[in-house]
Amino acid sequence: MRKDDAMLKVDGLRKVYRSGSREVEALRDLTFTVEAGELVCLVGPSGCGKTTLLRCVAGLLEPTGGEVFVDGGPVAGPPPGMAVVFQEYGRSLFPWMSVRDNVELPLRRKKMPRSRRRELVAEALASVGLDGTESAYPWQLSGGMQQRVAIARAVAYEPTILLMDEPFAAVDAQTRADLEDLVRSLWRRLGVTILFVTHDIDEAVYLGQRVLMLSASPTVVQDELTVDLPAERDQLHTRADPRFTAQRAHVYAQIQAAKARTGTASGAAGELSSADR
Ligand SMILES: Nc1ncnc2c1ncn2[C@@H]1O[C@H](COP(=O)(O)OP(=O)(O)OP(=O)(O)O)[C@@H](O)[C@H]1O
Repeated sequence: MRKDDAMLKVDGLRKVYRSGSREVEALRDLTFTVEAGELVCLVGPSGCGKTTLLRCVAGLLEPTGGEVFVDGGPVAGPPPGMAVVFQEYGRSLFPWMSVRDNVELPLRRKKMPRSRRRELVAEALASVGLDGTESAYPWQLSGGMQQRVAIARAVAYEPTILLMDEPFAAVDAQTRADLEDLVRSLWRRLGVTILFVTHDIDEAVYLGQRVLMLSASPTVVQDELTVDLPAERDQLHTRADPRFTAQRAHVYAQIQAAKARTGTASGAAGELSSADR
């Protein structure tokens, strides 16, 4: 990687879904970068294409236009140093495998001795507060614990870049707060680059060093905020900090403005008329 290369570079990304004669322009023209070691949150109205963007970045979906570069190289298929944590932990863990086997699974693709794999699994589970659960099955754990397993699996893989797609949308508020703090502490300890997608404005400002705001569909990066909060954050004090409330109000206003501009409160994707094509 050259020194001036960002860890993630999204350049003019466009995605149009086609099914039969129907075309939906989910992403119009997205350009942004994430530097190595940054924690960037991406926030936008429902249906604005956040998942589409992450799938393009993860090499799971082919863009219609533009390019994605990870660690200086163009993305064509899942990049080797990348791990992804999805929203639906229930579907991302295999119910017939123990916690240990679930966390170890991606490591089998890396050539390393079994003893090292076991070591990484144990360390990762300890880092998310789940030591002792190795032989349990996912369905024996609470939703929050299952999402911790999914995070441990990503951490054990030792990624250089971690994508998180609304990972806490399905857990209760208290668990969510704990998991947010877990992500920040892992990020600070491991120095990994994180792109965290959420529709929750408070979560984006609480977690991020920077917040990228997406417009409603068809989607562009509408605004960007460098978060002015101390690196040491905690749920009680940070959320009561006047800087926090001012910044969340700013992001909220931007997103409302984006929704008003397209006139779609629900943010339905742009159906293409023949004149647009
Ligand atoms: N496979 C597909 N075929 C056709 N249209 C699709 C497909 N996947 C997504 N879309 C459309 O593209 C738009 C963006 O969807 P996407 O799931 O990326 O949005 P999102 O911001 O992640 O949504 P949410 O916040 O509600 O989860 C939506 O309008 C959706 O209907």
